[in-house]
Amino acid sequence: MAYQHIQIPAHGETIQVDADYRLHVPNHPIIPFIEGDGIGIDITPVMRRVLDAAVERAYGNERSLVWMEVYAGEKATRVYGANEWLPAETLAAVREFPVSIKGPLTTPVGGGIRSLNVTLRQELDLYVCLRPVRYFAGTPSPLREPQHTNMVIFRENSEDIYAGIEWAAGSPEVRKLIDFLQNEMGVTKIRFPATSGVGIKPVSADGTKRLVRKAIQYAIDNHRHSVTLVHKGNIMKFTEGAFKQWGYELAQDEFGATLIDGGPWCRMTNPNTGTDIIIKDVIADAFLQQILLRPREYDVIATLNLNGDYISDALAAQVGGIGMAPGANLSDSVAMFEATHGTAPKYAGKDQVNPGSIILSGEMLLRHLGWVEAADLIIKGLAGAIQAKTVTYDLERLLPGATLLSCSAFGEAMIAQM
Ligand SMILES: NC(=O)C1=CN([C@@H]2O[C@H](COP(=O)(O)OP(=O)(O)OC[C@H]3O[C@@H](n4cnc5c(N)ncnc54)[C@H](OP(=O)(O)O)[C@@H]3O)[C@@H](O)[C@H]2O)C=CC1
Ligand SMILES: O=C(O)CCC(=O)C(=O)O
Ligand SMILES: [Mg+2]
Repeated sequence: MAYQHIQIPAHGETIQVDADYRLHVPNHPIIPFIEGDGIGIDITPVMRRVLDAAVERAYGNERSLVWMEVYAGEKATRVYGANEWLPAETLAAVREFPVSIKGPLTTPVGGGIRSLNVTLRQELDLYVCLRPVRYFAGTPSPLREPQHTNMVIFRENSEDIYAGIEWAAGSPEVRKLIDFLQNEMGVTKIRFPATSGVGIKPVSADGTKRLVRKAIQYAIDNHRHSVTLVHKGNIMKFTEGAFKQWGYELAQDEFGATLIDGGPWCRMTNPNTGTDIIIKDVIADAFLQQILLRPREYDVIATLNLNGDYISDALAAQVGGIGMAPGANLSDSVAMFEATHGTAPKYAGKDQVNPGSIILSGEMLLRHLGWVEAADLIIKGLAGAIQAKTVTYDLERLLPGATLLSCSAFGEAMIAQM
């Protein structure tokens, strides 16, 4: 397709996805990137430089990533005009070139535009938010034994309270809705009906099952030992409680799991290794204290959208903070990798912050392409820079004897360690 502002690099090739959702990756794939607002300007160029270095070191001239800038957020309004926060051609480009990466995008609190991050996930039906959490030796952590935190979060990314179905207190819409609830649905429990805003939380069997299916398949493919459904089903019975129920049903119906001692926990056999995978569940508040006290008990996590948002920042803190936590948003055909932290506006343009989150998201991208040698070099580079105590401010302030590096210098330190 013809684009208005997006320049398709002449020497790049297109990644194809076949009918079975298998990727066919050429040697010089076009990779769209969104720079991101705030610190996007600092971290995204460093990510590109580090990934390019890893690919070159692994494959010489035989392979390269061919970067193609696409626009969202404040930069889109500068390129396309006021109020063009997410141009239609950005969505078209990340569909046509189906593996991309993005920096963080600003969302105002209270009013203004809705989250562009959430809109991208919804428009592209990126229903899995995959956030692995692992510890790199030497990273300062509030835990005594941070190495035991090794979890992979599958956060449902398309429904829950994030669907954006909400109305402001005092609006004609909310009055109509409250009137309907009170007069036609027999609702008596709205404490202050005249001054309430209302949000709706849709959670479906279809949405739950496609997410839990991916989580269990991940556990099979990666030899993990358990999948935990994290929910608040004691309070929200027909949304979070149903999530738990549908998750267990899927494990039994599609993966042959059987109940342990009458259930609800189940056990299934990994068809690749013959070992057990336990499917279990835990209520979200209890989970948040257990990940601090007994992180070894958790492995793959499948959870709803809001829980997954909280859990991913909490777990990131256990292994060194949100400057280091990577992520991916996935549909069956499109993959968009992203830094999991926000735009940290007070640091924007200062070349100060940790580029680790977006670089590790790039590492996931390389692995997604099957370029494991380059991905391994990224891990080696990051682990080496941390071991050498050459780190950005967020780690330096907690690490006695460390050398403080800028964002870009940290990228160079990683490259030197590859
Ligand atoms: N996926 C996305 O694009 C996301 C976007 N956002 C958006 O970002 C904006 C700002 O959100 P906010 O709540 O301030 O959260 P942020 O994640 O932007 O920042 C909170 C704090 O986290 C630390 N931090 C974040 N990134 C880094 C980094 N790369 N290196 C080191 N430290 C880091 C900083 O802590 P300290 O001050 O202690 O140094 C920072 O002040 C909002 O508009 C929000 O909606 C938020 C989350 C995700
Ligand atoms: O969209 C936003 O502004 C916040 C998103 C977020 O917190 C996340 O993706 O973890
Ligand atoms: Mg978040």
